Amino acid sequence: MFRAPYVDQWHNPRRRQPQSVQDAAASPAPGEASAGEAQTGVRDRKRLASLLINKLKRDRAQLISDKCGISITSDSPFNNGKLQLCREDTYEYVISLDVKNTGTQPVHFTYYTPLHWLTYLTLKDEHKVTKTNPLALQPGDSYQIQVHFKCSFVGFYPATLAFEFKPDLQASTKFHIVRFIEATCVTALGLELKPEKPFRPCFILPSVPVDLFTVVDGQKPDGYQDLLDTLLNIQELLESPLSWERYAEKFQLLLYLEERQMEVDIRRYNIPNSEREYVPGVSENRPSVLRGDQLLVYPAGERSVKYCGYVHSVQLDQVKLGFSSKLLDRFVDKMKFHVEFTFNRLTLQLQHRAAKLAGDHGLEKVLFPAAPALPQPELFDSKLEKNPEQYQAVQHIVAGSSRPAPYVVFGPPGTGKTVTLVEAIKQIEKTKPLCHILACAPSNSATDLLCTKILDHVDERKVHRMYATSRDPHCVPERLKACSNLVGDSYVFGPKEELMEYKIIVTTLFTTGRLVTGGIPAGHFTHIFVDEAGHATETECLIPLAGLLNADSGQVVLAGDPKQLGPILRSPFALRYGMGVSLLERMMNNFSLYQKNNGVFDNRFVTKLLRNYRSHPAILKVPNELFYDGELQVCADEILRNSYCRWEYLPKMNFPVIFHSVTGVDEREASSPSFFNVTEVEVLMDYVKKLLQTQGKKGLATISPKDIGIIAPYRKQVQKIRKALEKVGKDLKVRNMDHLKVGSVEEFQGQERRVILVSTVRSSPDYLEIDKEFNLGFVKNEKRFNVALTRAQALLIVVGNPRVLESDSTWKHFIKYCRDEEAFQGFVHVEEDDDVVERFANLYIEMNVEGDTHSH
Ligand SMILES: Nc1ncnc2c1ncn2[C@@H]1O[C@H](COP(=O)(O)OP(=O)(O)OP(=O)(O)O)[C@@H](O)[C@H]1O
Repeated sequence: MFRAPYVDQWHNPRRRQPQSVQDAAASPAPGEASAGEAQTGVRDRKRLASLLINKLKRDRAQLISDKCGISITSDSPFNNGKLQLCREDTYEYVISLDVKNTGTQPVHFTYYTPLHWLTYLTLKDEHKVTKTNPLALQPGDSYQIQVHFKCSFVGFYPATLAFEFKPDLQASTKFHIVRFIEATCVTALGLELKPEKPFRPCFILPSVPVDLFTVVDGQKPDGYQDLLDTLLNIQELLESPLSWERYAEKFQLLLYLEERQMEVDIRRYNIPNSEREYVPGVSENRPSVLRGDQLLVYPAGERSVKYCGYVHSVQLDQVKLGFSSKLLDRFVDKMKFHVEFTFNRLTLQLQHRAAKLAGDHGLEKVLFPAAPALPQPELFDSKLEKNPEQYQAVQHIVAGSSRPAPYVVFGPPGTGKTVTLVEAIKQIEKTKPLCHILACAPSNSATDLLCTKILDHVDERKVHRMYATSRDPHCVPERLKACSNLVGDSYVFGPKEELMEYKIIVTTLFTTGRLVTGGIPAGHFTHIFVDEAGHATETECLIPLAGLLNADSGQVVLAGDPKQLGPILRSPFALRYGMGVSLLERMMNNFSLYQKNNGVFDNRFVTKLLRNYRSHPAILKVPNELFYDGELQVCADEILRNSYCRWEYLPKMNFPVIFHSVTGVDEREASSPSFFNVTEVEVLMDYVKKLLQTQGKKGLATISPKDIGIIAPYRKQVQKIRKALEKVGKDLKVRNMDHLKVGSVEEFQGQERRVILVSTVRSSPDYLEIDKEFNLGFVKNEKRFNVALTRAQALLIVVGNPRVLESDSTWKHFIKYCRDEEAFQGFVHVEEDDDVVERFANLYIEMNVEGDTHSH
């Protein structure tokens, strides 16, 4: 299997198949009314619903068609049996349906009903048609039915109506006609955010595309055989525990597998003849296209030259490319191209090199630490610090007690891991004149946070924030520009001598590879700090260690939380055989140095922090129970954490958590596979307005956009929220609206805000499996849930569709908590007809997937 380089390592079909007709037929009959339920209408409706769902799956056209001369119309036209209505700011209205006999024979109208009970819908007709009170429609007769919609919230309200007729009242023969009504209640803002163009998914290429270009392989120099040819027993190596003897070999194999999967994935992204094709996750930046990456294009119909284009900038769905004049000279408008994405091997090469260099630089004692001779204990004065664990950690790091073993600081969110690291960095800088510190984190946002906190007390001339060229210059925070390598619009990399003069260099793990490449000698950095270390693969974490660390004298410090986001991997083999475990986690799992001995941690090597200084207890409760065995202690500043306890829009005073239930729809637009949900944006904006309008009044603290954060799992939703915020900012004349951070969970890891709003987006259960498989979204992803819900200090507002979220046990727990505490707001789903509702939801998706895409 490993020898076929382009085989997708994920065996399972990418997408869960919708429930089949047979499955549906075999499932328990929903027509069984529960005990105590009215025997009349409900039972009939359920029976009819069950029958018609199966028919709709098989032959929708037949069910919506006119029969025996009976037509069902309304003032607004039905399209393919469906009437779509969008009402702005009106939550109550009436549609009149016209049932007409256009045939030559009388027909009896015997029954009509919505196929599942909907609180927002009532049907009325003058004659009160029922099976016991049928109405004869003579040829030419018309009969009116009034459909009343009434709802109190913005949202999406679909209904399926069935009409039953008999040509002969005495005979048993009857026929049905079905109509779909989709009502959307929307604000003016929601209308502006509507899909620009309906979503048109395109086909996915087979994973092994037929390439007409032949590539003739050459003679490799000695020592350049395929990695797999040099390994005798791959399976055995994969299954063996990680050891120092085979350390480089094993990680190189895992990296090789990861790379093969990346190749498969990137090929799925190729665009034949400029027709778009997508892979879920691509628009969420997985796999990513970064500034400086390369793409190959060739004009449609040509089979000779491929032109290489370099990425200059990436917008949501557009990439700006730089090509040679050879292509530009012959370019004409609307020219079609075949596009091939390639991926940048640099990050993999850096990890390969680090794995190899680990041996050359003798990192065994760092990576497989054994208990060293006991260091002299540092004096500990508990009076000096209110938090003895943090204080001790700083002392031990400064003293280098754990050397050559890494020092580990771990603990749940908001327990002060980052500030402990930063404090230690400052102490070292102050007390050790010969020190050089390298401070890093996996993501740019976490690295920026680290740097900002360091600058609070350290002279900015001593600090250098080094960005990679791929970082969009617009994302560099104003505060960090002066001490960064951003000059004008581009990044400058000084000579190594210049870099070696800085006391503290702050950069991402990948970008530390530049320092290795630039020849900074091992041992120059006396201390290497890695924050959010649980989020990086071991080899990513190794990049600054292998090449820059002197294994005997250097001090490594790792901070993170294994319960928050872990390494992101694509290959199932890389995942299964150990690459999903970060260096931090491996240390804690495999070495007694980092484990409890007689119930306590040895604080010369490890500190576990448990006092949460961030959040109100109501915000912490669920993550604390679910992920931290209730060990977290609430220590956040009382004034700050209680600052929203009396907010007039809280459903329950002194409980600053809101779950706002919506019944929206997750949509896509144009050719972008990323999802958004307009109803959720409208609800979010309503809260943002209320927050900004009430700030500083009735005893509330002042708040500005920078104190608020909005977390959403999909890029398109982030984009829609940003657009809506611009409008809200203009309407309310609020300055600095762009300081309100909107981003993915990854961008919020390590961050905190006074108020956090979370948009979960999902309203269709059918996409959840895709999300799970491609590691997207919030649902079915505990770690992402944990990070998102632990960012708020004083107020947490979650907007979502409980019906979808509750399919996941973690979310179910949270929503139940909100219901029990009376913190539940918004649309209340009726719990009746669960089976029918679920089958409708599936049917609805199938119908739309089959090309009957809805657009508002
Ligand atoms: N000893 C302390 N006393 C008061 N406040 C503290 C203390 N330690 C940390 N804090 C505050 O608690 C908040 C969270 O700290 P920090 O960001 O360092 O936590 P973290 O453990 O790194 O969180 P995450 O896991 O989310 O990255 C910050 O506002 C910080 O200033």
